[in-house]
Order: sequence, then C-alpha cells, then structure tokens
Amino acid sequence: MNQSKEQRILNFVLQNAVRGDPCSVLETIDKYCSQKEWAMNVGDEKGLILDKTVEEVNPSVALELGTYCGYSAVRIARLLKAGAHLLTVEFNPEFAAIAKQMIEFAGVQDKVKLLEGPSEEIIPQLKKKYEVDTLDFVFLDHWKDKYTPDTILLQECNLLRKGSVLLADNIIVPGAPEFLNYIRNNPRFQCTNYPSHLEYMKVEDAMEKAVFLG
Ligand SMILES: O=C(NC/C=C/[C@H]1O[C@@H](n2cnc(C(F)(F)F)c2)[C@H](O)[C@@H]1O)c1cc([N+](=O)[O-])cc(O)c1O
Ligand SMILES: [Mg+2]
Repeated sequence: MNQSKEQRILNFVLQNAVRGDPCSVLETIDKYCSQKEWAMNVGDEKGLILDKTVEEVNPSVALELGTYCGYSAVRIARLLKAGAHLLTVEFNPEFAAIAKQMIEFAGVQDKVKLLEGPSEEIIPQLKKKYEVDTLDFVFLDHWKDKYTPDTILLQECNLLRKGSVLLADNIIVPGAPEFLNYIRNNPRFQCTNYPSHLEYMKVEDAMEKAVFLG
C-alpha cells in the first residue's frame, strides 16, 4: 500500500531534521513542501505572522483547530512560556497519528495536547473535560466553512474573555468569505488583516486577527 503524502513529509523530517529541535523540524517541512510536494502547512511566510501574534499574546492556554501534520502546532508550542500549553484539534485519524509523531520528534509534546474528533464535539468539552477556563489564543486553520460556526460555539461555551485573540489562516485562498463577513461586522471583535502569500506559492493570501472585546 503506497504511502500518503503526509507520511512522506513525516519520514523526510525523521530522516533529515534534528530530533528535539523544533526550528529544524519546521525548516525541514518547509524544504520538502516547497521543493518536492506542496502541502497545506501555514508555511514560513505566514508562519512569521503567526509567530509575532503568539509572541504578542504570550498565551497560557492556546487552541488550534486543524492540526494536519503538526507544523503549526510545533510552530506555536516552541514559543510558549513554561507552564503554557496548546490544545490542537484534528479529526482525521491518519493526520492525527502523523502530527503526534511530528510533535514528539520536535520535542514539544509536553506543551501540546492533541485532541482527536470534530470541533463541534470537542469545543463544548474544553471546560469540564480539558480543564480550560478561557482561551488566550485561537488559531483557525481547519475547514474554512467551520471558522464561523466554531467561533460562535467558542462564544456560546464562554471560552473567550476580553482580549482573547483569534488568528485565521487562508482569508484569500481558499478563502473564508462568510467568516470575514461575520467577524468584521461583529462589534464584539476588533479585526486586523495581514496580507501575505499562500504557503510555498507566489499566490496572494492573508490572515485575519480578531480580538474579542468581551
Ligand atoms: O483546506 C485547507 N485547510 C483545511 C484543513 C483541514 C485540516 O483540519 C482538519 N480538521 C477538520 N476539522 C477539524 C476540527 F478541528 F474541526 F476537528 C480539524 C482536517 O482533518 C485537516 O487536517 C487549506 C487549503 C489550502 N489550499 O491552498 O488549498 C491552503 C491552506 O493553508 C489550507 O489550510
Ligand atoms: Mg491554512
């Protein structure tokens, strides 16, 4: 049975990156995906916007929707202060298995909790089952038509507090027009757009930051 692209990415990391070195893992994934096979990692250009936002927020509790191979989980976790942690949600078991190995190889497993299942099931469990009070930072990078319902669900579950920061990938490509309309017209969010490029391509893309005003 031939390997999946995600398995090939993981193998390339296991054979070429430095175990325990998150930056080396990120560089190696970017190298593979820019030279050999494109994949939907946030990448190094938009990754810098993600880095700056995480450093600015300095979250104690962060949530990521859409783990995929674990690239952005490693990217976020490497910046977290002692005692801080990232909860990342993935519902595809194959991708979750790849991401688990990627996170462990990078050495950030103590800061990352990978939750398997659909977001509509997991988000309502965050307070009681995963002992979350409120979320300081949320990275949205899963199915684009789920950005809006999941942002509404986060509010309904009282998981956002005054100052919670959401960062959404792919505002232009593939695009999240319904989310953009929702969040920019919602007086409870202060939005900022960050123009960039689609990972590993010369195509325009952007990220949107939305600060919850409480
Ligand atoms: O489709 C894109 N991303 C979709 C990303 C999807 C990923 O999020 C997971 N997920 C789905 N639901 C959940 C949750 F959390 F609900 F459980 C998690 C999916 O299994 C997959 O790993 C995409 C596409 C392009 N592109 O250029 O086509 C570029 C990008 O950066 C992209 O992110
Ligand atoms: Mg994306």
